[in-house]
Amino acid sequence: MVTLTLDRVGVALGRRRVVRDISAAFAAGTLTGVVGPNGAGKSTLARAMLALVPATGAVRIDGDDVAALPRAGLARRIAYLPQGQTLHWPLTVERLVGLGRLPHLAPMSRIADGDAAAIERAMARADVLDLRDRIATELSGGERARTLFARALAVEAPALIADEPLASLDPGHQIDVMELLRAEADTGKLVIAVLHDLTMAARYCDRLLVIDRGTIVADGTPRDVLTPDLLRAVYGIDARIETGGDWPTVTTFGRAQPPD
Ligand SMILES: Nc1ncnc2c1ncn2[C@@H]1O[C@H](COP(=O)(O)OP(=O)(O)OP(=O)(O)O)[C@@H](O)[C@H]1O
Repeated sequence: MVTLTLDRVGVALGRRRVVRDISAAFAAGTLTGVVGPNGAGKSTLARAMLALVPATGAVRIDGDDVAALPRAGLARRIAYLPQGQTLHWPLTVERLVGLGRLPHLAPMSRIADGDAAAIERAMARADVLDLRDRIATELSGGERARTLFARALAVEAPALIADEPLASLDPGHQIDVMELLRAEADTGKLVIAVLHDLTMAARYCDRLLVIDRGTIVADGTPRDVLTPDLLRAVYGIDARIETGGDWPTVTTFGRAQPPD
């Protein structure tokens, strides 16, 4: 069973310390939502988990330092859906999703039957089978987001880090993607998703990690973590959290008023 551990991870970008001294452990079979305000350091933390930015401290997958692993080897172990990726090449959706199999291929080798099956599975799960022959650069924002999600699924890695996978998606496809992330975790994968929709995060995640100014300010189940006080302190908003239903729901009223 895959594990991911962060040991005092810090990241400086330019002169700014964007991630500060973060330690946490993530287990197989769990869906963790990483939430927090714009600029808090969520994406940078996700990138540090994939050794995509120089970091202090250590990130380990199954005990192996991610910074020391060969790139393809790490890519087979952690699939990554980056935030707001732009597409440059006019590939078909099927070819683009197929890029998710690259970490599995030897140099100059061709896609094998097993890879083709993984690509079909990923396209079906991300609901892009109908788009397979479309040119990816000509898709709508939501279609493109689902295609890129399919590419990450096609890796079939034991861990998945998705950075704002709901961006650009309509409400139905948001639910589809959250159900997929949940299903990935339920089949034993380690899943981490950077999310902004707190009710979606509360509904589907086992655990929420709240990041503010580069540090963890809360870590626990959605019911434990989401409180009006926390939302006021972290987001500067007044909100009500209903906890009577199957999952907590967050209603935002407006910007928090400063105390008299
Ligand atoms: N290359 C860079 N050089 C300097 N600062 C950077 C660089 N990239 C990002 N930052 C800063 O680091 C901070 C954290 O950025 P990051 O993208 O990790 O935040 P985030 O929590 O994912 O935000 P959002 O919710 O807006 O996506 C921000 O203040 C951002 O401006």
